[in-house]
Amino acid sequence: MHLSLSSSEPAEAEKGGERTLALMDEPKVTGTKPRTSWPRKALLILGFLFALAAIALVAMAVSQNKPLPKNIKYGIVLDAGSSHTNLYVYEWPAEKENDTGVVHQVEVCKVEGLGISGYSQDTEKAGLSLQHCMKRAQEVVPEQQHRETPVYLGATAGMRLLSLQNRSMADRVLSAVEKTLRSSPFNFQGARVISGQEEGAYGWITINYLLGNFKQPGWLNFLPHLRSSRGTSGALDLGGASTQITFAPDQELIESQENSLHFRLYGKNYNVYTHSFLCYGKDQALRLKLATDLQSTQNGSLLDPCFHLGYLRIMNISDLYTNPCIANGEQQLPFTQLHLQGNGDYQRCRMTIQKIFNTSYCPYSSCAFNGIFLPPLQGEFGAFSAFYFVMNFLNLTTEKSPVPLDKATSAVESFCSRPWHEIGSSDAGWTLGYMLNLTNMIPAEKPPTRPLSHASYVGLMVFCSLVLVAVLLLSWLTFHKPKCLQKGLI
Ligand SMILES: Nc1ccn([C@@H]2O[C@H](COP(=O)(O)OP(=O)(O)OP(=O)(O)O)[C@@H](O)[C@H]2O)c(=O)n1
Ligand SMILES: [Ca+2]
Repeated sequence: MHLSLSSSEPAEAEKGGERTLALMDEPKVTGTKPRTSWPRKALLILGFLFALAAIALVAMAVSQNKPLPKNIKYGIVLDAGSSHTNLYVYEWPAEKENDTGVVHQVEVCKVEGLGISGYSQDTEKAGLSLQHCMKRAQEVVPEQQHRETPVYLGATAGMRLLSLQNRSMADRVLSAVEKTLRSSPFNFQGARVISGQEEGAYGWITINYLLGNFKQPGWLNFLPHLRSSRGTSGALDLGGASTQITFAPDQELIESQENSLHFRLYGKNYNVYTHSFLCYGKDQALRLKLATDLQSTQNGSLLDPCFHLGYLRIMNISDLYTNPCIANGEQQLPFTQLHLQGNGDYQRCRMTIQKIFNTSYCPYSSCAFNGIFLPPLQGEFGAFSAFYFVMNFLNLTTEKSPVPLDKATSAVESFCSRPWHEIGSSDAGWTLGYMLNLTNMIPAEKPPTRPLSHASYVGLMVFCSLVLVAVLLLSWLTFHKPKCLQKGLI
């Protein structure tokens, strides 16, 4: 059975699961198969295609924007300092290699034992000492990336001093560490003594990279003439055998060439002052002070305000005079041992320590000490290594804002006045900057950027396509009006 409907609306009837659809101007349709007029069919097909296109576009947009599996790269730097060696593993997303602020430290491994220069009498041990941390790096870096992961070793002031003292001994130490690094599955890129200038430069790059100071706000890309002058931070690194100061001074002219660095990073020029004071790291400066004080004792007994009350130590004079920081003088001493006794007095310690800084001459417009050029200080400084260890020890690193100098001074003062028996015994440094430089991850020019992110681009494409399809459909409906519409039937 079927029904014929004579209304202007499409007719629809159901009975016993059968379904009939008929239009007035069409021949009557009988049976179970629906029949539609041609323009209506065209409309349905168009609608179907339109929906299909929309679904395809949305699906494309969604799948395009699905986060890709992370393509991570790794780099390893060993910081062979005078007091100890640290191994750092860094990672960064491969596709953002030249962006700033994308490299993260994922592991630090402290090498047990001495700094490599301390193995000058038993050089094999210098290499062996690194094995444990190299194993650790193999666990951190996925195995399939071992071969492509670069590993660098940079030795600092301890090895600089050993090279000055005995070049071939220093070379033997370097060969020993090289042997260990070459035998690892990583891509060994070299073990060398870096200069004090490099150490200062890489420390400055690290600090400013971590602080995001090389980033320019995105909108400034469109206004290159406004791109500029966001400040940089200076870097202070108090090591065991040398200390570095690096900053961008106000004055253009850096009076001494050896203290002058020029960088072009992300499209901007930087004139930077740096100096590495060899022998003025925490350990060597103390030896220097003891050696200076010894000159004025008769029997090798020292009452030292820089050690806690109750501290006692006996050391061989020959151990004190073991490197070029404390040249000569040993021969003139009529005793072979130093008897050190602390009496914990901050103010007197300050006075005695001044003796190792010679400020009596300066061949430049201004100097630090020992006739070394130092322009007027400029801006804020990030201080790391022993500056950090000491502040951390005094619980002064937990506060958000910088600790005022007088508070730090009084914390040191009160600590120094404590008797010896009462006392129990993150990383910024030059290594990140070194790796950024050696892996060419800081380009001189800002990498070209696209005006839209990938997600915005796809979204915009989908939107424009939908608008285009809608316009086409409307035009088609307007200019090729289907018969049913012309007759006002639908
Ligand atoms: N957690 C730590 C690590 C180190 N130190 C001391 O801080 C000084 C500087 O340490 P570091 O910056 O590691 O010096 P090195 O890199 O070994 O020395 P350099 O850079 O001069 O080669 C050394 O006296 C070291 O004994 C410390 O007090 N606490
Ligand atoms: Ca160091």
